[in-house]
Parts: sequence; structure tokens; C-alpha cells
Amino acid sequence: MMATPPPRTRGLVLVADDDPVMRLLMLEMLSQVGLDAVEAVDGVQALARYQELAPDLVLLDVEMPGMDGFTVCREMRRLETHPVAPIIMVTGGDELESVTRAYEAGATDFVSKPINWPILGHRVLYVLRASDAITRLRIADAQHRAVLAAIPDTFFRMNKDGYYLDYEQGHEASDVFSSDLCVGRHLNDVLPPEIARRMLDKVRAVLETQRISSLDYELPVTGGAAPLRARHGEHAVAPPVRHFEARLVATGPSEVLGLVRDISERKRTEEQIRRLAYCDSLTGIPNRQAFLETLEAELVRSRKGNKKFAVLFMDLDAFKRINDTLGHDVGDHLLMAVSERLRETTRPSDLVSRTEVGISNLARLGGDEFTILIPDLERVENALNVAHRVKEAMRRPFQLDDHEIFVTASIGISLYPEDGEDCNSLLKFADTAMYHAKSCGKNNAKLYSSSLTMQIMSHVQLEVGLRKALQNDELYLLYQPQIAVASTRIVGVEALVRWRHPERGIISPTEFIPLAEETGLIVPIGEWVLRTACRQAMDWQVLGQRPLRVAVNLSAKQFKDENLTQIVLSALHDTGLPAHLLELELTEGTLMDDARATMVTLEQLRGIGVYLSIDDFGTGYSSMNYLKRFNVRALKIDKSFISGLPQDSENAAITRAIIAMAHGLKLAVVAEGVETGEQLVLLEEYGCDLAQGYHLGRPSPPEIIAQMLGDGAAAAIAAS
Ligand SMILES: Nc1nc2c(ncn2[C@@H]2O[C@@H]3COP(=O)(O)O[C@H]4[C@@H](O)[C@H](n5cnc6c(=O)[nH]c(N)nc65)O[C@@H]4COP(=O)(O)O[C@H]3[C@H]2O)c(=O)[nH]1
Repeated sequence: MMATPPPRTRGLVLVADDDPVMRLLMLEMLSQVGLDAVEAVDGVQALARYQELAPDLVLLDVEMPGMDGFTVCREMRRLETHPVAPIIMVTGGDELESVTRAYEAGATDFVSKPINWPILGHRVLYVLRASDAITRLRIADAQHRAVLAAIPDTFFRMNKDGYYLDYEQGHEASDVFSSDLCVGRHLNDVLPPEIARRMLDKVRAVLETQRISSLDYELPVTGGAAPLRARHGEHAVAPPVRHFEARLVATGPSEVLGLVRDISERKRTEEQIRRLAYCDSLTGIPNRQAFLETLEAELVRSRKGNKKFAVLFMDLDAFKRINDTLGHDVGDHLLMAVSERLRETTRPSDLVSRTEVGISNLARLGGDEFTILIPDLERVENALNVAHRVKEAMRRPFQLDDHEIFVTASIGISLYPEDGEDCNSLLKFADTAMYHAKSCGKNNAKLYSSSLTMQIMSHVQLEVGLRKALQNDELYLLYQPQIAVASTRIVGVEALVRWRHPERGIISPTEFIPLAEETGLIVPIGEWVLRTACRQAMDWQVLGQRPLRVAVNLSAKQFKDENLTQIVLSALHDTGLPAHLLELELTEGTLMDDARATMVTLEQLRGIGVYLSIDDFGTGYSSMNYLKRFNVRALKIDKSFISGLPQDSENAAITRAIIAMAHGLKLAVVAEGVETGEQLVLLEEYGCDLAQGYHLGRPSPPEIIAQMLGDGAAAAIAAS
């Protein structure tokens, strides 16, 4: 291959003519116009010099010995690797035949003899300039093509009326449409009408403003190159689509250049990112972020349209226990099943309030917390109805692998605009209402209301007060006698705590004990009760009365306190009360909570020698197996069974059965809430051992008990 000659500053012309005079004249003429020249005496030399020197122009005589000018011209044009230089052929005359042959051989131009020398000079310069321009154009065109080949986009030219002037398919645009179907056609024949209209509007806007602009559109995947319109009707079902972005730039007053890029992948990625950001990965339903945005939009919409909406906040009761006992996998499956059931329950057709309510309004905020937005609420009842349906849906057992799981849900509801005017407040209030629902016994739905806020405020104040109650000596104990049914003699007392609140007066334990449990204050309060009751029992003994068993209630939190045994031991030790005179009342719920730990604690307490009984029997699990295992001494039949006696035959049967069963297990039975003589007679008939209730003695201060004991009611301490 020949080396490329260095770039020249002046043009070099190859003069090929066998006539020395002609060559001389030509050289002279070229020099006059500032060009360099080299000579060739015949066709063979001309070809050799052409290859060797790569001249910028060739002046080629037609008639030469050996190889004539036409042949030389053809050969020169055949040299593909050589830069294309313009060739001016010098013909003997201007007859048509030789002119035609010259062009056919690849000549750029011709001059005929006799030569007009001054004009030839200008002609040569002109051809050189034209050739230069063509070379530059060719380079620009090559660069252009290289750029287009390098980018994946399809490009087109279009006039202001929407006709494609040019269409070049990008290398990544496979199955949209091809250039032969576009060039010369109108947008309407190529694109679906709606997209064609938008594109034409954009073309005109770009021409008017002379600014770059773009538009996005979707096309169904056709799988071939036919115009979309022709194929459009073929799709019976919604076909998959591809997304495109067309960028339009004006290339003149009435023409635009369009670059079309397939942005399907980008859209897919964006969608994926959106899904990750807005969907809960476990259940696939919207997450907290998505819910907050939906809520925000709903707030704006409702504010504008003067409408109401409700936010439902649902939490599963005891989900933590399921997670802890059956494992996180089961917990996850349960959450998935719950969200599926919620999805079904909140389907538009299921909602009375509005047809638009759908899954987009359902979300999982995290853990076992779900929210539902009910827009366009006409009546509060509609929100309660939805809550009720959700609650009912949750109650149906969940079958997960080989577990049948029963759950219930607590739901809180906040209303716009009544409860709050911003998203955070509405969500917070729905959450608060949910907690309220839980504290009212779970499996409940509650509306948030300002009165609820008041309740919570007073709850907070109560807590602050309770913290001080112990220090300020505001707690005191009342004692309720327990009577042996057969002899009507007092055999024991139950200690019941009271709180003398400085402003509110006497507060019942049913109000403050749950609060004490919630806050953990039950542990110090419980210890105080235990010590006070033990000391009181000793005081009665010291005063010359008979020994008397004192019963103290133990809440679940106290029972789980690892120092319990120690506290009991130290109360007995410090007061000197014999262990068998202390009765600890436990509820079934407390015992069932964690069977293994319960057994250990019970074992320790039995080891100390205290008397253990089950309180409120019949209201909870009422499991005989457990009673046997826990090895307690007595059970107390809940007052709800006694209160209907003797009329309520069902409760009578239950009471009788409990007594018989307890005796079978060698347990003593205490009937609680005995309010009438009739009840006492019936209980005696059933063989009940002990009784307690207003009929036999109300909860009373220690001096009243002392009096009762002194009045002759013998304290017959059960040796059992
Ligand atoms: N209707 C009716 N009620 C009767 C009758 N006889 C007694 N009662 C009431 O029934 C409750 C019996 O106590 P409980 O079942 O252990 O139920 C207790 C117990 O669970 C808890 N509690 C009371 N004192 C303490 C304590 O010191 N520690 C703990 N952890 N809980 C306590 O508070 C609950 C309520 O205590 P109180 O309000 O004192 O209510 C007492 C008592 O006043 C009757 O004939 N008719």
C-alpha cells in the first residue's frame, strides 16, 4: 500500500499530455494561477504518477500513444484506495461522443481544443474548489454516519406538515417500523392517531420556538415491520408495549430532525425502583411511603371538594406471640395471608361507602400494622362497617401449612376533617384509637375522638399520680372476709387495694391496676400490698385474735418478676407470718402465659409453703389439665357465675360441675360475689367450701375485720 503524502498548502496538478508544447503551456497557465504541476508524457506514466503523488487535480489529454486518456481515466477511478481527485479531460473537439465517453470514464469535467488558456486557469481553480467542498462534505457525511451508527436511536427528518422526509432505523430499534414504510408517508399513516396528533403538535411547536423538545409515547410490540396502524386492530387483548422518547430539533424553518430512543428498559427500571420504594416487599401491597402519599393526595382532593374521609389503622392482637411461638416464617406467612384477606375485604365492590376504594388505599405500615383509607365518606357508620367487616374477616381461621391460626384485630379510626387536618395527625390519631380499641378488650374497633384525647390525657395524669401514690401513702388495703360455708366462720380475708387520690377521691383497682401493670409500677405496688397484708395478718394474731389466712392478688407482671420468690420470702421473714397463712391468688391467664417458666415459679412458691389459688375461675381457659399440673390448693369461682344464682340454671349447672371437678382434684372451692342468702344456701347444697361476697362482708378496713373476728366469728383456719 502506498504511503499517504503529507498535506499540501498549494494544489498539485498532474498534467498528462504527449505533446511537450501543450504540457509547457499548461504548466505556465497553472503557475499563473498559483498551482504546482507535475508532468506525464503518456498514459502509463500518468497512472504511475497519479498513484505516486496523489495530485489534487489531473489534466488528462484524450489522445495519447499507448494508453489513451479514457483508459487512463477509468484506471484512475478504479484505484479505490486513492483519494478521489477531479479529472479534467482535454478532448480534441467538443463533439458529443468524446464528451460522453469522458464522463463515462469518470471524468469530472472536460475542455476541448483549441484551449482558451485564461479560462482554463479559472476552470481548474473552480473544479479544485468544488472538489475540496465535495471532499469536506464526504468527510462530514462519513462522520455523520459514524455518529448515527454509534447511537442506538432511530432518526428521521420531517416537514412541518408531518411527512417523513428521511428515516434511519437505529440499530437497537428492531421491531417498530422500517424506513421504506415511513419515507414519504404522513405521521397518520405510521403512528396511532393520538400519538400522531401529539407528534405533529410537537413538530409545529419546535418549528415555532426553534427549541429542542421531546415527547414520550408507547407503542404495542408488533413483532414485525408493518405500519402500526395496519396491525393495530389485530390485538384482541392488550399487547405488551414499548416506550419511546422522541427528541425533536428544528433543522430549518420548516423541517425537524427527530431522534427516537427506545426507553422501555429505563421505564422498566423506573417501575422497579417505584415498586421497591412504594411496595411492601413481603406482602406486595403499598408501604408506608405510598400510603402517606395517597393520604396527602386524598387530603388535597377532599379539601378542595369539601369531602370527608376515614383512616383505619389495624393491628393484629397477639401477633408477637405467634411470631415468638411458631417462628418468623409462620409470622411472615400470616402477614401475607392477612394482607390477601384485607385485599379481598377492601375490594371496591365490597365497600359500601365508595366504589373507588381499592387496594391502592390499603397499605402495610410495618410489622402487623395495616392501614386503609376510605375516601368520600358520607357517614361515619360506613367507616365502622368497613372496620367491622375487616374484624370479621380476621376472625376466620388462617390455615398456614399445618397450623390453624386464630387471630383477632384491633382497629382505630380517625376522620377528616373532624379529627385532624394533616396526614401525620390523622395517622397518629387512628393509631391512638387503635390502642384504645386494644385496651378495651382487643378485637375491637374504635373511633378517635376528642373525648378519647381527654381520656388519654387523664391516663397520663393518672400515671404521674400513681408514681407518687406509694411515696405519699395514698394506697391502702381493705380486707374482705372469706367464710366457711358449712360453719359460716371467717377462715380468711382477701386483701384489696385502694387508692385515695388527692383530687379524685377513691380510685378502684380496676382502673389503676391495669395502668400499674402497663407501666411496671405493679411490682413495687404489689410488694407493698404483700408486706402490708402480711403485717396486718400478724397484727390481728398479736392482738389475741386467732391466726387468719390472708389472700393477696398477684398480677401476671408480678408473677413474671424474677424476684417474686425473694420478695415473698422477705415479706414473710420481715413480718414473721407463717407461709401457710399467705394465700397468693393467680389468674388462669397468668399461669397459661408461659407454661415452663410458670412451673418453675410455682415450684419455688410451693417450696416456700404458701397457699396457691386460682382466681376468677371459669372466665379464662378453665383447663383441668393445667390445674392438675400446676398443683394449686384452691380455685375461686368467678362472681359472674354466682350472680345469676339460683335462677340461672345454666350457671347453676356450671357452678355445680366446677365444684365437683375441683373436689375430684382435691382442691378447695371458693365462691366469689355471694350477694344473697339464697346463693349461700345453694352453694352449701353444692358442697362449696368457702364463700366471699357482700352478703358475708364487704371489703373493709382492718379494724372492722378485727371487730368481726372479736364478735365471735371463729377463725377456723383450714388445715387443708
Ligand atoms: N359485685 C360484687 N363484687 C364483689 C362482691 N364481693 C366482692 N366483690 C368485689 O370483687 C372483687 C374481687 O376481687 P378480684 O376478683 O380478685 O378482683 C380484683 C383484683 O383482680 C384486682 N385487685 C384488687 N386489689 C389488688 C391488689 O392488691 N393487687 C392486684 N394485683 N390486683 C388487685 O382488682 C380487682 C377488683 O377489685 P375490687 O374492686 O376490690 O373488687 C373486688 C371486690 O370488691 C360481691 O358480692 N358482689
